Amino acid sequence: MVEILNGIDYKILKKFETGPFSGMEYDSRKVKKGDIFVALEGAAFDGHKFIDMAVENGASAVIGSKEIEVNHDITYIVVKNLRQKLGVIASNFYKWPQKKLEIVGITGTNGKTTTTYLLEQILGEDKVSRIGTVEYKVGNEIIPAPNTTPESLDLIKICRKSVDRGIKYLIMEVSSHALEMGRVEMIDFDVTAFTNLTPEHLDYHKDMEEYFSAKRKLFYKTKNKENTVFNTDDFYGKRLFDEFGGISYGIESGDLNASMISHSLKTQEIELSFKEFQKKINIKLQGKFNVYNLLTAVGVAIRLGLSLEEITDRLEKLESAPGRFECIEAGQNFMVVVDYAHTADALENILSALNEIKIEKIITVFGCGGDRDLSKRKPMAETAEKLSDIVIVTSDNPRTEDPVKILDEVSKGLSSLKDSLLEIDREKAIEKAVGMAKKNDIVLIAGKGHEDYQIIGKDKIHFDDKEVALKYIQGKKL
Ligand SMILES: CC(=O)N[C@H]1[C@@H](OP(=O)(O)OP(=O)(O)OC[C@H]2O[C@@H](n3ccc(=O)[nH]c3=O)[C@H](O)[C@@H]2O)O[C@H](CO)[C@@H](O)[C@@H]1O[C@H](C)C(=O)N[C@@H](C)C(=O)N[C@H](CCC(=O)O)C(=O)O
Ligand SMILES: Nc1ncnc2c1ncn2[C@@H]1O[C@H](COP(=O)(O)OP(=O)(O)OP(=O)(O)O)[C@@H](O)[C@H]1O
Ligand SMILES: N[C@H](CCC[C@H](N)C(=O)O)C(=O)O
Ligand SMILES: [Mg+2]
Repeated sequence: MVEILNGIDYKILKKFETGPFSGMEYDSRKVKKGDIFVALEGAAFDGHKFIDMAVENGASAVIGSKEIEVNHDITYIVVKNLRQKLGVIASNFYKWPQKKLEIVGITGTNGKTTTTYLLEQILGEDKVSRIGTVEYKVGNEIIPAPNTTPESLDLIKICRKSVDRGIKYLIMEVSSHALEMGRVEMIDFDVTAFTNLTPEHLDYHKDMEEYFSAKRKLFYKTKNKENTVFNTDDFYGKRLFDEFGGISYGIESGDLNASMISHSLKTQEIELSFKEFQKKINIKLQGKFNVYNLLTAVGVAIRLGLSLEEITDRLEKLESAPGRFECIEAGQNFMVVVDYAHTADALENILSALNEIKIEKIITVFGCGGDRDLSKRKPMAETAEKLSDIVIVTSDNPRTEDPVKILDEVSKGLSSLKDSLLEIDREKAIEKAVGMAKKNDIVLIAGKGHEDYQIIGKDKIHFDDKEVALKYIQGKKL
């Protein structure tokens, strides 16, 4: 057993002959016979309290961080700063699978999920494992995603499965939380990319500079500093490019550049250029922000060694990620778009794109998550009001906060309630928006995208914007 603790300090408090071990788990509820249970001290619970449960479920050894009495015939080993060491222990246990993969990390406030989906399509889906907000895809297996970036142990397990299934690339979103909490500590990235940085998660990071320095850590973890890709139209992206070099991209700037030629309701034409290479391309992705996402994916693909011809041949077919600029169509004469915009900048981007194609009115339904960054509530409302004709403020995962209080704080960003409604029940809000939509209007339902739940208190209740929108669109036609 001690082989898996190679390279770290540990103290054996209890020793029994056990093994071979079947796996490692840090959640007692998931422990199976023959596993090693890792007891972590968390924000809400102390994992040491679950040692009994883990042993009942079949754990044959426990690694913890506290020198405590363990009343079971199992091996118990203590490692200080255990969460930080978990990546090394997991890597030793699973035989360093990350070294056999080409690993791509995407960071930034908005566009990470979309970029991972675009890149996956460019590289070929059967060669890729994809990790992020929507799900973890490992070969053909889909694993639900509790976090955008998984805990180090889960990440190493995904690497192991990917290698065993003959996968070549691992594409992952790297959140600022994960970088701060050391979840990717044991990963050396082959290619990394930065999308943009705008206010978000300022409940967790003290200010923008701290948020930026968390994101910046990713680029120090890139094997070769040349293999970094930065949006230099973004203030923070430019700062990173000045520090790391690599590929710069943008619409206003960048070696890898796109100029916008024209757009219609469903497509846009762009001209892509990189050094001497130039090509006009018609893409099915909508919105200027998606041109940035496309550039991020292209920049990464170049650094992974694909030729520009190979890459550009695939761009016309690319589709966006689920719940991002997703049009809900049931033959109605107005447009309904479900989108994951949950920051002021994302709302600004999706609404600007919709304003470019709008004929009549834009009706926006949105809310702000509970137990999350309070400082984004007012700016989200200001943006929604500025770029919509009618705003309906509603609930979006109130969690343990009072939804009435959240709506009240959001509405502080509205200059008047003349063209706005407050409707706490998200289903009713969507019903109202669809009900008031006339020919050629656009209804934007923002904030939840792919999510198929609403978190109220500690309960997760099934709720899917797409399903609900469809129900009322179809009801309206009858
Ligand atoms: C505040 C925070 O980040 N918490 C993360 C942290 O949980 P924790 O260790 O503090 O959990 P805890 O509930 O106190 O439990 C402590 C330990 O007891 C264990 N336990 C608990 C109960 C039990 O019955 N048995 C048991 O063994 C737990 O498995 C855990 O090991 O470690 C867990 C494993 O990595 C994460 O899933 C969890 O993320 C929570 C769910 C979360 O909401 N995180 C957010 C803030 C987050 O990380 N977000 C980012 C970015 C989002 C984005 O922009 O897209 C992300 O990457 O997702
Ligand atoms: N490049 C971009 N710049 C600005 N806004 C964007 C960009 N790409 C997408 N958006 C907006 O942000 C929303 C979220 O996009 P996406 O899910 O791709 O981002 P993300 O970085 O993965 O977000 P999260 O941190 O929540 O996982 C989209 O629904 C869209 O409204
Ligand atoms: N991953 C982000 C997305 C939030 C999406 C929104 N629906 C909300 O619940 O606030 C977060 O956890 O802050
Ligand atoms: Mg994401």
